[in-house]
Amino acid sequence: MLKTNGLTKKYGAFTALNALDLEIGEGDIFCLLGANGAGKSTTINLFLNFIEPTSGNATINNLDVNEHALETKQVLSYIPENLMLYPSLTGLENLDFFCGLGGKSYSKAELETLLQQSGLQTDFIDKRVQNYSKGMRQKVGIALARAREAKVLLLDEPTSGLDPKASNEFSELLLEMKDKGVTTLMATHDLFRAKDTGTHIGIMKEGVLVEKFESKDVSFQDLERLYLKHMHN
Ligand SMILES: Nc1ncnc2c1ncn2[C@@H]1O[C@H](COP(=O)(O)OP(=O)(O)OP(=O)(O)O)[C@@H](O)[C@H]1O
Repeated sequence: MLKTNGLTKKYGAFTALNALDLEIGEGDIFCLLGANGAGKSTTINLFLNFIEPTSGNATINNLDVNEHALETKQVLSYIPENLMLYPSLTGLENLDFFCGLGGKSYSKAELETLLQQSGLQTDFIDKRVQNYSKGMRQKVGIALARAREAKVLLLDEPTSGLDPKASNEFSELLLEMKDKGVTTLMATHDLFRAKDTGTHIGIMKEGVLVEKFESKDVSFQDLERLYLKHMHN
């Protein structure tokens, strides 16, 4: 579903991402861990075609994201750490607006259902987004992914700054999407969520994927030990 082949990004002499070979199967949730500057966002931005690789490529459904930018963007939804929504519009109006940008049109009742299914409290649906917590804004992001019938979710630290309850709710939504066959690549600093929610975990260090395993194969303690070992070396 998601694949990279020798994906490399250099800025002058500095290598932000070094020959990444990664394969993420349909319905997998791949969590990328790593210290600040490890190359996690670079990987996601390359999949989004926000930046161009220096060499190698990234593919979605066997389509090169550079060569098939429109087609590959159509199947994905991106949720960054701070989702850009219009603060003076309600959650429902934001969803309606962004669905329209993507060429999708839903009735008010359908938009309400999408927001409710994504865990937004009913009494907030018609409130302005400026009154939303970060967790509520991320739920609008999930509602948009559902509305767009996204097959791929690219998430860049989506739970950073969320309290444990909101973070747990977000994880539940990801697992629901997984059950529908959605494939997820998530950059995170949250080892607990990676172990709890991810099917696969990768650890990046200085642009290199230094570890890759299935989360069922490690205990949380082992994951923490492994992570700290790499961060100290
Ligand atoms: N436009 C740029 N020019 C030069 N260097 C850059 C540029 N964009 C990113 N980098 C560098 O590439 C490296 C990887 O950055 P990246 O944002 O991918 O890290 P990250 O793992 O997502 O970190 P964080 O956890 O802080 O978000 C960093 O050292 C960063 O400074």
